[in-house]
Amino acid sequence: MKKLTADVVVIGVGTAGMGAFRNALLHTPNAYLIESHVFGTTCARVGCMPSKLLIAAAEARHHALHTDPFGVHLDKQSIQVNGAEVMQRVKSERDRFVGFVLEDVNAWDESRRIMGAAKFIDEHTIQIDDHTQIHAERIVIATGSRPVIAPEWQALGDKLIINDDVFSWDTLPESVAVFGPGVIGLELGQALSRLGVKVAIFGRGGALGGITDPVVLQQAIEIFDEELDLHLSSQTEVALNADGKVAVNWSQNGENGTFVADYLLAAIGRRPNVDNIGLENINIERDARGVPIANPLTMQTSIPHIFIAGDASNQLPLLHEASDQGKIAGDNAGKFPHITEGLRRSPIGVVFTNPQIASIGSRFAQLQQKHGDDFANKVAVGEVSFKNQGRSRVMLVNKGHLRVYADKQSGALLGAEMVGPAAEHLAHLLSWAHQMNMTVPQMLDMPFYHPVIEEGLRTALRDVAKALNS
Ligand SMILES: Cc1cc2nc3c(=O)[nH]c(=O)nc-3n(C[C@H](O)[C@H](O)[C@H](O)COP(=O)(O)OP(=O)(O)OC[C@H]3O[C@@H](n4cnc5c(N)ncnc54)[C@H](O)[C@@H]3O)c2cc1C
Ligand SMILES: NC(=O)c1ccc[n+]([C@@H]2O[C@H](COP(=O)([O-])OP(=O)(O)OC[C@H]3O[C@@H](n4cnc5c(N)ncnc54)[C@H](O)[C@@H]3O)[C@@H](O)[C@H]2O)c1
Repeated sequence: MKKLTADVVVIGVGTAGMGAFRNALLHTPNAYLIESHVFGTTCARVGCMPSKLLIAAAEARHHALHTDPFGVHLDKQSIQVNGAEVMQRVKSERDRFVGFVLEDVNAWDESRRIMGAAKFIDEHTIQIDDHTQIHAERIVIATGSRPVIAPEWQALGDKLIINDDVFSWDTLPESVAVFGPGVIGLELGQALSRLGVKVAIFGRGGALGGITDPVVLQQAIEIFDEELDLHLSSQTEVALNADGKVAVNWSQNGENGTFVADYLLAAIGRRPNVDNIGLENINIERDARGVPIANPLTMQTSIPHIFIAGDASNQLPLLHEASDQGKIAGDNAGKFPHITEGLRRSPIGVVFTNPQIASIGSRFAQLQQKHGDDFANKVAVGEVSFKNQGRSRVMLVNKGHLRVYADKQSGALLGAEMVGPAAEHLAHLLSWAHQMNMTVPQMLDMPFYHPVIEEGLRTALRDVAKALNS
């Protein structure tokens, strides 16, 4: 067994781990990076980027099929999807993004990058497979997350797939049963459906796209139900047919049926990779899911020299959060025992469906939980439907609903949830205002051009301003 000593060891070379290593190096050259699988990051290889590439192809077909209302007529038969070409572009563009990540990784001294699965032996010792042990003064856990798999799906063998598998396809399949109408299931399910793949989406408890505001949720269900085969509160049984197809027997509200598909795509959530890194060997404080608890401003765990970042921390499993957390954790691990609080931004989340779903600041459910029966006295709610919003109608994207929450006493923007056109942009405007602690009257003093979708946001803000004055 090779034995090394280090000031800082970073476990996991994803976005968070790379940020942590980069920042630790600002304080000490004696740092190591450990990766058990491949370099390239989840985001670039099998996450954010390839999913957006697949969605872009789906949008191209969707637009081509929906030009008639503008008086522009295309021969629908001539609009063909070449699955092999779709996947070729997804993979080649994806590889380009991965290439940039690999350039960064390769710029680091090779002797500082160790391949293998890392495990805690004790609070200061990390073992990598059975070949290396490192005594580390400080450690950053940045091991990411993996999809949750229901035990009963194991019998499906290679017909059970996860997001990683989708982005290794050479062509598109005929049919996919998507389990989980959350962020991943809805993004990939809609994209595949718009590319002509037969898709059914199965969920639990009526949830959709992570929306917590009941009014926005109802609007979203109506919108997505128009084009997708949604079963949001279904009981399901899954079996592998003799012909190798997946059969999903479902029942919902007294109705039942069978959906037969080439694959079952598991998208029912992701779990942090902290169950297999030897945490049982160290006395670290963990939450109900077994994840080390960390201060979100310093990313320090209950063991002062151990930090955690990215999806592994289970705080906000999003790319920009992984990047910020990695920077904070690496900086603090590098300069420990002097640690400082890093920048945490206002929360923002975007689901890249069409229409998009987004939230900023506090979600409706969080405000409800905080205020309970006092919600109506504490929170003013304003809203807008995009059905008759001028610019949205012009462009025929007039579907959706936005709800804005403000503090009744101070008028400060608290949060928003929405489904609708340009939600990614509206969410950015709102989250910047939220981070600046702006009040609704201050936001209404900002410029709004004409005719733009942001005028819809102004309607919602005026609505909430009325509720503030009442
Ligand atoms: C399909 C999909 C689409 C997404 N789209 C978006 C999006 O549009 N926008 C957005 O903000 N977020 C998106 N996300 C989420 C985003 O990708 C993640 O939040 C982010 O990539 C997490 O980065 P990370 O560094 O924590 O983990 P990762 O990039 O997964 O890195 C963790 C690394 O740790 C390694 N590792 C694990 N265990 C060990 C061990 N014991 N020893 C050594 N190494 C180990 C892993 O192999 C991996 O390389 C998406 C995710 C998915 C799956
Ligand atoms: N655009 C983005 O920013 C983006 C895109 C993809 C992924 N992500 C990140 O990845 C994370 C994981 O995404 P995800 O979609 O896997 O999880 P999710 O938590 O967003 O959604 C999981 C869904 O599965 C449902 N579900 C749970 N158990 C089920 C079961 N047995 N059968 C059917 N449905 C079930 C849940 O009710 C929920 O609707 C997200 O929380 C997000 O942070 C972000």
